[in-house]
Amino acid sequence: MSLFQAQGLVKRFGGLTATDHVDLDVGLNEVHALIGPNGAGKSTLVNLISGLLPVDAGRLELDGVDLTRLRSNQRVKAGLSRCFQVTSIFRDASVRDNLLLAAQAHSGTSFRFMGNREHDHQLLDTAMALAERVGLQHEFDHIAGALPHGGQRKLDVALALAARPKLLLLDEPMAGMGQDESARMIELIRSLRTDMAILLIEHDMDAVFQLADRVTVLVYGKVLTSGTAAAIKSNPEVQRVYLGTETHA
Ligand SMILES: Nc1ncnc2c1ncn2[C@@H]1O[C@H](COP(=O)(O)OP(=O)(O)OP(=O)(O)O)[C@@H](O)[C@H]1O
Repeated sequence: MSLFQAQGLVKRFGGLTATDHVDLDVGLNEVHALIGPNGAGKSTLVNLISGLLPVDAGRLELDGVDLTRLRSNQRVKAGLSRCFQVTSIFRDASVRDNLLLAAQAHSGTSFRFMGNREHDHQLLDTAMALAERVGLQHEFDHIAGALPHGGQRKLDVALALAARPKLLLLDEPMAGMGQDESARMIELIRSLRTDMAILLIEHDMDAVFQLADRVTVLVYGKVLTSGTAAAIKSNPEVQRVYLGTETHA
C-alpha cells in the first residue's frame, strides 16, 4: 500500500493540457524521482500536489487522507511539506531565527501546557535539532542570506522538515550547486529517507540515479513510463525522448 497516491490528475491552461491524467504513487521511505524534458509538466504536477494550483480532475491521497480539496496549509498539516526551487528563507534573519519561526509555526498545541520559559527552551531545542539534521549547527548564528548557496538550500530543507512531513517534495534541490555542494545535498537527502518519503524533481541525472528507488518520466504532461531507477536508465524510449536530449543539450 502506497503512502501517497495521485490518480488521474488533470490540469489545463487554456487549450494546453499541462497534466494529462497522471497517476503517481510514492511508498513509505521511498525516494521517487520525477523527470522529464523542459515543459513536460513537472512543476505543474508539484504545484497540484502541494496545493498551489487546483486540479481540474483527479484525486490526491496521503496516508489515507484525501488532500484533493485541501488548501496548501492544510496539506502541510496532513504531512506534506515542500521545498521550493527558489529558496523561501528569510535572508536578513539568522539561521536560528528562521528555524525558531518554523518551529513555532508548526508547534501546534503541543506546547499548550508549558510555561513561557519552558516553551522558549523547547522551541530552541527544536530549532537546533533541525539545524543539526541538515548540518547547519555551526552556522546557527549566521545570517541566512550570507550562507553559501548550498547552505541556503539546506536551510530551506530544514524549514520544510519543521512540519515533520510524511512526504517531502523537493523541487530541484541541486539547482545552481557545484559538485561538492551537490554531493553534500545527495547525502542529506539520502539520510532523510529513513524518516519520510521523498518526491524529487531534479534535472541532475547523476543525482536522480544515485538517490531514486523509482523514477517516473513525464513527457508532454503524460506519464511516459515509471519503474525502478535501473529499468528507467536502460529504457531505450526514455533515452530517446529524455536522456538523449539531455546529452545533446
Ligand atoms: N500558469 C501557466 N499558464 C499557462 N501555461 C502554463 C502555466 N504553467 C505552466 N504552463 C505550461 O505548461 C507546460 C508545463 O510546464 P511546467 O513548468 O510544468 O513544465 P516543467 O516540466 O516543470 O518544465 P521545466 O523543467 O522547464 O521547469 C508548459 O508548456 C508551460 O508553458
